This record gives sequence, C-alpha cells and structure tokens, in this order.
Amino acid sequence: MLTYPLSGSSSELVLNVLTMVLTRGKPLDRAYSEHFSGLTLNPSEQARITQVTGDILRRLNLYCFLVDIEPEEFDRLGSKLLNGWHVFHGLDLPKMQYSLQIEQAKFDANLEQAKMDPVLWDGCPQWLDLLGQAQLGDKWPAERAALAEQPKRYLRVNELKCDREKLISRLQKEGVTAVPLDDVASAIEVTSDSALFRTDAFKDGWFEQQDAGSQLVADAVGAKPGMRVVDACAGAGGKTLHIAAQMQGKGRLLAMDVEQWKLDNLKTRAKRAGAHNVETRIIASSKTIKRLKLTADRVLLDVPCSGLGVLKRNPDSKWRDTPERLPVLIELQKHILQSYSRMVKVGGMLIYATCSIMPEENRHQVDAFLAENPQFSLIEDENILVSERGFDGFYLAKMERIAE
Ligand SMILES: C[S@@+](CC[C@H](N)C(=O)[O-])C[C@H]1O[C@@H](n2cnc3c(N)ncnc32)[C@H](O)[C@@H]1O
Repeated sequence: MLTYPLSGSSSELVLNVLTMVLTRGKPLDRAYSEHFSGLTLNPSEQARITQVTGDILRRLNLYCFLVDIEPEEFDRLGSKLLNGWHVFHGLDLPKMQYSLQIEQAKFDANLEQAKMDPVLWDGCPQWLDLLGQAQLGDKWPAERAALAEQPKRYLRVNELKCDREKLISRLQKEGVTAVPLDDVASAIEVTSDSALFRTDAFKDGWFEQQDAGSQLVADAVGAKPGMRVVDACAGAGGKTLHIAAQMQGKGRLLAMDVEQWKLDNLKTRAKRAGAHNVETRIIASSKTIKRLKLTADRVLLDVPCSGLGVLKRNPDSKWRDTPERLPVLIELQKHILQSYSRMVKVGGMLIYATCSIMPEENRHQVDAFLAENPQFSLIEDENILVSERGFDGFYLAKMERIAE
C-alpha cells in the first residue's frame, strides 16, 4: 500500500472515479478509462490512484463506518472518506481543495468496534456474506478475507511469439520487472508499477494481461494442433487467445458469443497475438449451435456467472449486484450447458468454467447436467479458491462425451 499520501490532484481523480461508480453505477474499468484518457499520468502515480480506488471499493462499508457516512452520500462526503482512508493507513491527510475533516475520537471508537466485526472488516455486504455462508460454510471466512486483498498483476506469455524467459528479459529492458510463476507454466507476475500497455512487447503481441487462475482454465482445455475447438462464450477472447497458442496456429478455433462488439475486440487482439486460426461467429439463434452438432474435439463453456471469484479485481460489482441476479444466471448456465454440449463429438471433451466460487454455479450445475446426460462422464473438476491459490477464484470441470 502507499507510503505517502496522495497528491491533491490524484485525490480529486480518486473521488471523481468513485463518484461515477457509486452514484452513477458505472463499472470501474469504464470510470477509469473515462478519467484517464487524455491524461499523461506518470505510471507510478496511476498505480497509486488505482490502488487507493480499488482498496476503498473492496472495503467500502468499513471505511464508510469509520467516518460515519453512508455509501449513498459519497458524492457530498467523499473527501471525508478519503481522509479516513489515509488515517486508517497511518498516512498524513492529502491536500485537497475542499476537504471534510474527520473526528479523530469518533474514528478511533469506530475502529475498535470494526475490529470486532470480521464481516465489516472484510468489506463484505450483508447479502454476500449470507450467500457465502450458505454456499461455502466453513470455507467462506477465508475466501471473504482473501477477496478483500489487493490483486496481483499477472501476464500470460504468448507462446506463438516468444517464451517466458524472452518476455521477462524484453520487459526488463522496457522498465518492467516480472517473475515466472512456478505453478502456472504460461504466467508471470509483474512486480513493478509500470504501464504495460505502452510497451513494445505488448504492441508486438508478446503477452496479454490475464489472471493466473484464468490461465489454468484454458490450460484445462488441453487443445492440440489440428483439433477442432469451440470457445462458445468467448467474450473478447481472453481464453481463446491462450487456446490458440496451445494449438500453435494449427487446426480450427471457433470463438462464439452473443455480443458482436466483444468478438470485434477479440479479432483485434487475435491479430496482435498472431493467432491466425481463430474464426469468430455470433450466436444468432439455436441454429448456430445445432449446425455444429457432434463436431468439436473440445468445447469450452466459460459461462456468464456472478463473478464472485473475481471481486478482488472487480470490487465495484459487490455494491451494484444483488442476490436476485443469481437464479437468472443459474438458469442461463443450465441452458448453455445443456444446449451447447451438443457440439462435442464422441471422445471429445466439454470444459465448463466460471469465475465464481459458489457451488450453485459450479459443481451443482455439473452434477445436474451429468444426471440428465449419461452420454457425458466427469473426468475431473477443480475449485480454484482465492484463499488457497492467491489468484482470482475459478471453477472448472472436464467432461468426456462417451456416447452420442
Ligand atoms: C465469463 S464471460 C467470458 C469471458 C471470456 N471467455 C474470456 O476469457 O475473456 C461470459 C461470456 O458469455 C457471453 N454470453 C452471454 N450469454 C451467452 C449465450 N447465451 N451464449 C453464448 N455466450 C453468452 C457474454 O457475452 C460473455 O462474453
């Protein structure tokens, strides 16, 4: 965390980004891009701004409690919260133009009270705590605490262009320090605050920013050169590009989604990555899927989910989402699993994945699917828990089609 306070102008930026997220419901990444575009911020100052903003969102209710404000009051009282954040972290106050002071004695009393309340301490909204307890039982407190930590920055080396050692040494020449991860063969961890997307290594397609947990999901696909592979919920292609590298550009990789703008984004990224065997296709109706019946060696279903495994990275969503969204997602996951599994050929593999840690979206879905579909058999599944691996939380299940 910070060792000296934010400057006045960085404090204003943090407040503006947070106001956009908390009072206008903008996703954090869009609020960043609106505020950062056109500014030439020093990379370490930009890193400090995102660290503070992210940390405030990860423990918003705690910081609000300490300075006696409600999240809804953020647009009027945000400077008080930012001052409280600095006090909590033992820093001097930032020099803001308009700044509401905090009452130290009240802050200290609130702090003592907060220390007795682990749910508040971990920045967890009540609905999420209830859900986590119901779904994960004893494992939940460790996950809840791990989800309140700052995420690390991971890259995936693009093996179509280089290897980890070459990437690390090229990045070093561009002022970025990074180390390889022992347990994820394609991943490196960035240990400096450098601006990655301005590097020539990025422009040349040598890496993508991708959490190490997400890299484990694409690893599980085990695609080989010459295979026919479908990434059926490809989005902007985080996992598609990884699969393309496994295939060494040989074979057919079909990336599908219901949103054309995401596939357009994927095409740009595939071009930069030199992934020439990627074809994109919009899912316009059920016919798009039916036409591919029993054709694929591998089908990855990285389904839409609650995202409750990636709250370290997307902490804004826990203040926007509600538990009512979950049953709708669960129905959609069921539908995708049932209908898109038809594309897997006999002897081929279906990989179901989410970035959630909740069994209802994970193993329960797989069990229900297998009960209704004896033509599939479970090979293995894995819960990638945030508290155990330190990555974002994911789930993956590998199933083989053993009959038509
Ligand atoms: C978890 S995201 C995928 C992330 C992506 N695989 C990656 O690694 O970057 C889920 C994706 O499913 C897409 N989606 C939503 N409903 C869908 C449907 N009925 N069929 C296929 N994709 C769908 C969403 O647009 C979203 O891009």
